[in-house]
Amino acid sequence: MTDAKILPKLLVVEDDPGLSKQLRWAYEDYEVVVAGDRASAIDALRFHEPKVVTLDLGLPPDPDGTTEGFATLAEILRLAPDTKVIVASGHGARESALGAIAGGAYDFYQKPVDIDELGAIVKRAFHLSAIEAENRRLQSAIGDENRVLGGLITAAPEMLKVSRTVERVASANVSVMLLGASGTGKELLARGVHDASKRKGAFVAINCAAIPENLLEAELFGFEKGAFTGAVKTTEGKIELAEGGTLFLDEVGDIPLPLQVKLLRFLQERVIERIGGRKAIPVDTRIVCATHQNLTRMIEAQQFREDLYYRLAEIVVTIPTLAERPGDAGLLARHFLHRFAKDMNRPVRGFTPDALAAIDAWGWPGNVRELENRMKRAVIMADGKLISAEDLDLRADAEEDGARRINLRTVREDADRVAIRRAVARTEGNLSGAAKLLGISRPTLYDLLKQYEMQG
Ligand SMILES: Nc1ncnc2c1ncn2[C@@H]1O[C@H](COP(=O)(O)OP(=O)(O)OP(=O)(O)O)[C@@H](O)[C@H]1O
Repeated sequence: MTDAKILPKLLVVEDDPGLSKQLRWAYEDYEVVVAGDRASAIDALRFHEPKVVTLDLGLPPDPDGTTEGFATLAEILRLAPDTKVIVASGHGARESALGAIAGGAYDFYQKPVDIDELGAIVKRAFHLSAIEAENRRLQSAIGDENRVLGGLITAAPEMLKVSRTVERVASANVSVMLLGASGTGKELLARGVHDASKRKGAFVAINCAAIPENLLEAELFGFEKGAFTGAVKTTEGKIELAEGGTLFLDEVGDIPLPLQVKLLRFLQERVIERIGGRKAIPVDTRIVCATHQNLTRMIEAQQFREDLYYRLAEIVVTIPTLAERPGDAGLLARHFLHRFAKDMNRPVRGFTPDALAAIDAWGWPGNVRELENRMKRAVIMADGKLISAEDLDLRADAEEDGARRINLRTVREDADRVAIRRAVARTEGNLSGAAKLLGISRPTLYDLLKQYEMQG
């Protein structure tokens, strides 16, 4: 086995043998391929598919002019339009360099060559090329294969698992409890349950935390005319409105205790009584609920009824945060970009490198809702075709974090930390058990804990 690195290829088109020899060995980060004229440049382009090319405009048979150089540039861009071509501008030939840029070249450098300066331009070109490739990849990734349960967009295995569970339980008439932080997509998944259930009635959502306690009962159960001052006509509650369909009870932990009793009765007997009403009305409503609260703790503190919990939580689905779904932030950012650009008729098409790095590095405490809001703002704020980190109002140092995360060693270390934290949590701090889960020996786990300055 060899551990030689596969280096990105840089094509140097230069007819001066001394200079091409010098450039061949100037950059240790690239495999430099040289060509001395148009034909060999095109051959090399086809064979090596370099992402970046440096091109001397003065090529034979017109070494003192620029015609051959321009023809080569045009041919390169015709064959491989994404190639970043950096043209050399001879002394006093700035005009032609600018002409080349107008013709699609990426940048130019001044002759005589300064190896470091050219190196910096080449490096930037490779970086941009990688970002554009990533943009294209993301773009093509938002096909139907990333849409699950109708509207949900994800490519993260953790989330695909969630949606598969939801699909599976949708047709069974069981109550589903969705647990997840704010903005993780609980309501969207609740809709997914409803859509996949093929129930004919409506999907009705109610946010129990947003409605004052004294009004919540009327909202849920409805009231008869004259039941209280202001009850001018008989009104159906949300449970009735969702007859034959699904009622999504968001923030179910916020339902006050007396109303919990009434809700429990409905779940046990499948009948409701409107406020001020005397008859029991049978209702076929499926309940999906969600909360970001810790209901187990609320049960211990006697703030939530245990019997109601078990009625509501026949199936519990835990939704990972956006930070726990690698790759989803970029994918969703691209989705929102297209949606908002279209809705607002803005010419925004992609992201600058710093924006992509910032999206990757940001922790997204507000999850998908935060991303959606930042993207809406950015589409409005962006000056040109690309959204920058500033448009997203993300910290400038996020770029550094992003660069850090691309470094293989730190990515591995971060992954190690996450796996160790999970294993230790799952085994409730039992390090032998955690080591077994991780497939390593206990001393190795101790070493890693020490190395990463983590507590067992
Ligand atoms: N995977 C996803 N694909 C596309 N859009 C999503 C996704 N997840 C969430 N969204 C969008 O993000 C926003 C927030 O999602 P949603 O309201 O479902 O979150 P939530 O967990 O119910 O939030 P809260 O707990 O604050 O009520 C919505 O506009 C939703 O359409």
